[in-house]
Amino acid sequence: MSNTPLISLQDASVVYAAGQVRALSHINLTLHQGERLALLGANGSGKSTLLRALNGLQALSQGQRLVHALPATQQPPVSAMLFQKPFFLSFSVQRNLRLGLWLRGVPADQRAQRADEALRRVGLRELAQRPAHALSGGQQQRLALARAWALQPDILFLDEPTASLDPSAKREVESLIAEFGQDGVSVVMSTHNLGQAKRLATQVAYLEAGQLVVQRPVDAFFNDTLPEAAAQFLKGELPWT
Ligand SMILES: Nc1ncnc2c1ncn2[C@@H]1O[C@H](COP(=O)(O)OP(=O)(O)OP(=O)(O)O)[C@@H](O)[C@H]1O
Repeated sequence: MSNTPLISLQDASVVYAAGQVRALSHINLTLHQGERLALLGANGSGKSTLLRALNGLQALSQGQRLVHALPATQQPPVSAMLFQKPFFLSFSVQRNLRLGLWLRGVPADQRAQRADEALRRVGLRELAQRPAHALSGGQQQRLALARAWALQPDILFLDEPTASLDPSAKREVESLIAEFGQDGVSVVMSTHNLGQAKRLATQVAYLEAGQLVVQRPVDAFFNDTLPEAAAQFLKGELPWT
């Protein structure tokens, strides 16, 4: 892990419904290179909004989002995002992957090889010609990870990536996310699963009603004394699975 910042939010707030809903309130947060940040909090606490704000998909109502250049390339970090339910077009697995690369401007002569390599990486090479919609939920999430991996991202954003998967598919997807991390990809993920945060994250942030209550390294988050709201949340979410 490094101290190199990739993305920062400064005093960031987001309101919806013409100001009726305050989803994020004065957030200060920096994602560093190599960090894996888990966002925890109850339903409606603002995790998805924060994820999208960090990724630049959600405009801020107040405050700033800063994107820092990577020291090695002086380019902004490349990001990819995964949702709870991935979206694919009615094409084959392989064509969906190549399309994803085309959309992100990857040159034509690199698409086939990158798609092939990504499918191998997630164990879906044999299913390359199958319609993407015919895959199981777990396979679709692995395909979504392949699509992300093929982009060679610096940051992977994950919005409850295993929420709709059975335990065995969840394990498979988790181990692929862990591999991203081992490759040095920074990760931001929202999850309701404390065990998953413990297994995958290096940092944990707890949100309540749009406020960032506490952010700690993963060991400190789960072992040290936390602000009351976060401690109550942890107690309420047991047992961890
Ligand atoms: N497009 C929208 N319009 C109005 N309100 C919204 C919109 N999106 C989210 N909200 C509200 O903003 C707040 C934060 O929502 P968000 O989805 O970020 O929370 P979350 O922690 O990800 O929730 P969950 O765990 O249920 O997915 C909630 O009160 C939600 O109802």
